[in-house]
Amino acid sequence: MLLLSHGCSPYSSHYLGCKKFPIRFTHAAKIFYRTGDDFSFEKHSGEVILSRTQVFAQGKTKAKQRYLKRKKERRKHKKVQPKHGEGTARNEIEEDEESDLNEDVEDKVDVMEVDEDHTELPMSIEKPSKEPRLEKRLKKRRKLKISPEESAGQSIEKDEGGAAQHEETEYEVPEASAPSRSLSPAAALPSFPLPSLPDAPTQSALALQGLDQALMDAEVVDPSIVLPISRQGGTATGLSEKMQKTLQELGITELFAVQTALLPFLLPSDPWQKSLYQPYNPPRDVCVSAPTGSGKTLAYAVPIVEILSSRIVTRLRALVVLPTRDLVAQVRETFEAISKGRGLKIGIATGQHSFTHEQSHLVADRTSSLLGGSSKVDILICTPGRLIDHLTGTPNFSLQHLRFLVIDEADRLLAQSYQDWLIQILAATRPPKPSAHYLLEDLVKDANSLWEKAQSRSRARHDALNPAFLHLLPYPDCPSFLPEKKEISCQKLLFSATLTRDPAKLASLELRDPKYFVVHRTPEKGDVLDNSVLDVVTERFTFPETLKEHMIVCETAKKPLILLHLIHQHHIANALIFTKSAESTARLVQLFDFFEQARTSTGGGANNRPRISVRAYSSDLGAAERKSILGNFKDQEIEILICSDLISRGIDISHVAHIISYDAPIDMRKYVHRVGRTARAGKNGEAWTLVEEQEARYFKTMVKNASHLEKVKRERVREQDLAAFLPHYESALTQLKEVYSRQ
Ligand SMILES: Nc1ncnc2c1ncn2[C@@H]1O[C@H](COP(=O)(O)OP(=O)(O)OP(=O)(O)O)[C@@H](O)[C@H]1O
Repeated sequence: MLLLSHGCSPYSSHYLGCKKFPIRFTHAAKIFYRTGDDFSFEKHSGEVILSRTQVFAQGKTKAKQRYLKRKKERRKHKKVQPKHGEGTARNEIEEDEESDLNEDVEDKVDVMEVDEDHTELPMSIEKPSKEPRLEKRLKKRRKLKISPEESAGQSIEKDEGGAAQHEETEYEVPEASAPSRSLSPAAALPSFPLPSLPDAPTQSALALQGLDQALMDAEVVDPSIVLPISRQGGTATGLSEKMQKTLQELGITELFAVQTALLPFLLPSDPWQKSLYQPYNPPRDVCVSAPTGSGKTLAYAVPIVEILSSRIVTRLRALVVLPTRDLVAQVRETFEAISKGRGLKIGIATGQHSFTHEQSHLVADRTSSLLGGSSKVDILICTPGRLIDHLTGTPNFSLQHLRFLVIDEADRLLAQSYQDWLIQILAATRPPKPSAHYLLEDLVKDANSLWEKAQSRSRARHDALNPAFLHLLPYPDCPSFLPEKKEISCQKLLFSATLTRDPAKLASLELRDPKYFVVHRTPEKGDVLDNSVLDVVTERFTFPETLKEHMIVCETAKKPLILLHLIHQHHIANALIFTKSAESTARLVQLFDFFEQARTSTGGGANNRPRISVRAYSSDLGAAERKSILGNFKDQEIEILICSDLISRGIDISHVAHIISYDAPIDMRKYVHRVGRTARAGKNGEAWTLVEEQEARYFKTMVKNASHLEKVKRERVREQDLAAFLPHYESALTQLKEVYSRQ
């Protein structure tokens, strides 16, 4: 129930000044109000609009209560003294009226006091003279809506003590609304939910963002799968009898996982799909991610040899691009081994020989202008730089006949932008746009003149052209009404143990409907992620199963001594030791030599091992020297090769049993390729990484991010283990200092 009056309401302090303000009532509310000259009420659909009015709590004011109490007492008193004279009675009445009047005055004073207490408008009906000033202030007040709930809360807060108690009993307040706070204009503003940050996307969701759909749909191959090469039938592998025989002669009796997946794809049973040219049904491009030493070279070399063996005329039909000369030489050996007796001609271009020498080996006719080019080789294996040299500087060197373009160690090569090699190669495989177009009507109208025109266009002798290049011939095109477009038949094959996932780099390859093969370990129990593609894109690479990995955290100053201890303690031979640069390779080799000299001169030192043969292998050496050193190492005449990262990729030396990273690799890809020089083709191998104390945190994090930390066992070297090597080491160090101080 709500009583409207003026002066004592808890709301008066806030709303008294409002010229008009609405109060919304619930259906249960009752309103008692008093009107005066200055008050008016309007009722609109459940709202009462008050003009210059206060809201009062129902019930009597304190002054009124006091007045009524006294009046009651006076009446009681009269009853107790009934025998009074007339005058007395009249006096009593006068006194009573006077008292009433006083009480009224008191009431007004009381009202003013309440208002002053609330530092609000001291509105008094008895003091109309103040009205104009008050009205001005009232106009400034905002028009506000209040609900009965708010009224209730307000009244309780404002009337302290007994008054508050009184209000509580008299005022019908819904219980739920009782705790509402004092209402201020700011509180009446609409409130909005606080902004909150959206949930961060997961790491895997981010990794998969923007990926090529073809990569998402990759075919995942279990690395443990093998397929026997049977000489009977040969349907399972799609290999010809000749190829099966050759492979078996090479000691290859079964196909490795990557080969089992790739061979049927590149050598379909349908003979039409094996043809050299497929202008109306061009083959799909292929991207392969498979661990180091898993047999990727044979996975592309075998199908290339099988398909090209059907050729009649020599044309450059397969181009294999590799990052280093050493790899070119290695892949050439593989091609030569498997193409024996097939009549295929294999060439290389690395810059190892003079340009003219290479030209004479690659192109048959360098004097005539031949639209179809002139090639002496069917398969060319090259580095990108030298390839561009021939593209731009060798007459009749043409890539128009290419059936296969292989980019091995693709991530490394795509990171190189030497002379925009990739753009130039791709442009050379595409036919140029026709310069003129002959219509059928023209042909019918003036066949003779057209023929003369065509004759005059080019007098160049042509060699056989790729079907997609036929418009270059000096004859009019026969208009075709068939919707098909002739496509080039060049199939791109990309390989790496750490294949790039960079969409921009993949886009630059202009892949045609690419098919991805990912040779990836099957998830083990407890693996958080069971997504091979995700593992590839997040650089959780697969390592050879037969590889054991160790790390030794050590002080920088003790690193050379720990290396020497490691080699002698574990009888390490047939090892590659990787350093961070050619310069540190040279220094370490010298220190090693001085140490071995000191050790063997005193009878073998810690063990009786004869002097270890160590050689450096880095870009500081000439090509011929490098070739000779690598040959000696392969022949096991050199036990340990200390090298830069020049041979960290692709090099296949089957007897390498240990890899030592003397300088820890700074990225996971480098680590994968280094350790991948051992444990190849199912053989056992061990990898050791010497990590300086200040690098330990970074290295561990790097390996951990690749979900590989548990595979790398930490080894500890005790001081007493080093003691036996210390005298020889210090002697070697002194000699090394002397050498460097002389330089
Ligand atoms: N099916 C096979 N059976 C036996 N040995 C094989 C087979 N396939 C390949 N190899 C041998 O495995 C070794 C590694 O092969 P390859 O060099 O092709 O590995 P890769 O996958 O290219 O490694 P990387 O990524 O390090 O270049 C080679 O010596 C090769 O002869």
